[in-house]
Amino acid sequence: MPATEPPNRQAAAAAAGSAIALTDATLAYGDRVLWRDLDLQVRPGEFLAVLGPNGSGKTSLLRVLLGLQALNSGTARIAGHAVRRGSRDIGYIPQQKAFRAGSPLRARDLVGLGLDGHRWGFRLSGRPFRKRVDELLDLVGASAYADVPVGLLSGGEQQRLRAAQALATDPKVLLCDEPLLSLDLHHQQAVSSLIDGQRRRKNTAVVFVTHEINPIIDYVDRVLYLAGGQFRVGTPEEVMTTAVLSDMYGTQVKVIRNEGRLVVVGLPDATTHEHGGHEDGED
Ligand SMILES: Nc1ncnc2c1ncn2[C@@H]1O[C@H](COP(=O)(O)OP(=O)(O)OP(=O)(O)O)[C@@H](O)[C@H]1O
Repeated sequence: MPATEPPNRQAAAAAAGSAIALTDATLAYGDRVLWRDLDLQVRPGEFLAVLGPNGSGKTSLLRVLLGLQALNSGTARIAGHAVRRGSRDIGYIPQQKAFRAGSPLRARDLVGLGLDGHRWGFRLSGRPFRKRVDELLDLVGASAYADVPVGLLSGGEQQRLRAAQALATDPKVLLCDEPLLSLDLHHQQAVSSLIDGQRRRKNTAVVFVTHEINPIIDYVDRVLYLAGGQFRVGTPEEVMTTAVLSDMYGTQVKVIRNEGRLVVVGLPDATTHEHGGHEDGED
């Protein structure tokens, strides 16, 4: 056996046990390259946060993993298989959109769709189906409004149902697109600790797109930061630094750690993102 394996063999070996494996992945719309030659392996049970400014390609990354968006080059695999639509290996919490006020769908119907909405695989019916829906409603603390039409529920209540729906098949990979948006602090904590509990109990790999890392900083293993057509992958301490982010944005930004919070100031689009951190002082 050679002392050092060729890079493609190393990549193949790393990809083999991964829940998610992107290899040399490039995504562009016309001339606009969102990311190029992205190599990323996410382990079973790992919690990956995806950060970056508006339009940097975070949702597009999820669409690639969902089999809804083709790469320009490279490969994307979930649990060892090429990505495809409708995979039972994936649970997906989409960006929040309120349900129509007049929707006749009840909370339990929405959760049930997570069990029988897939085109392939086994289906539960009758009593086992109802039992599993009840378990899922209980898991997200939604039993009290199980029979209420979803259009009458608050944004936070609806979001908990989406989480239950996404977890219905105990997926190997959970993709979350800003699942905390418009939730109050209490429900942010409830939904993020629910997701953390799932990956610990079931070894689910989590990809969590967010603008705000503070509510999940205790759970995050690694960050994928997308900006200016570039990407960085590493622990929050490795990626969320003045040097790394200034380099990515091509302008001086500052990462300030203060009382356990991490604030990024001077971003080009004049937004200020707050991110969680561990120590005081500029980094
Ligand atoms: N099908 C498409 N065709 C052309 N351009 C697209 C398509 N889908 C997305 N885009 C563009 O690609 C860029 C990245 O979009 P994407 O939704 O992935 O960004 P994002 O990082 O999730 O942004 P946000 O934080 O605003 O949600 C945007 O400028 C968007 O307009």
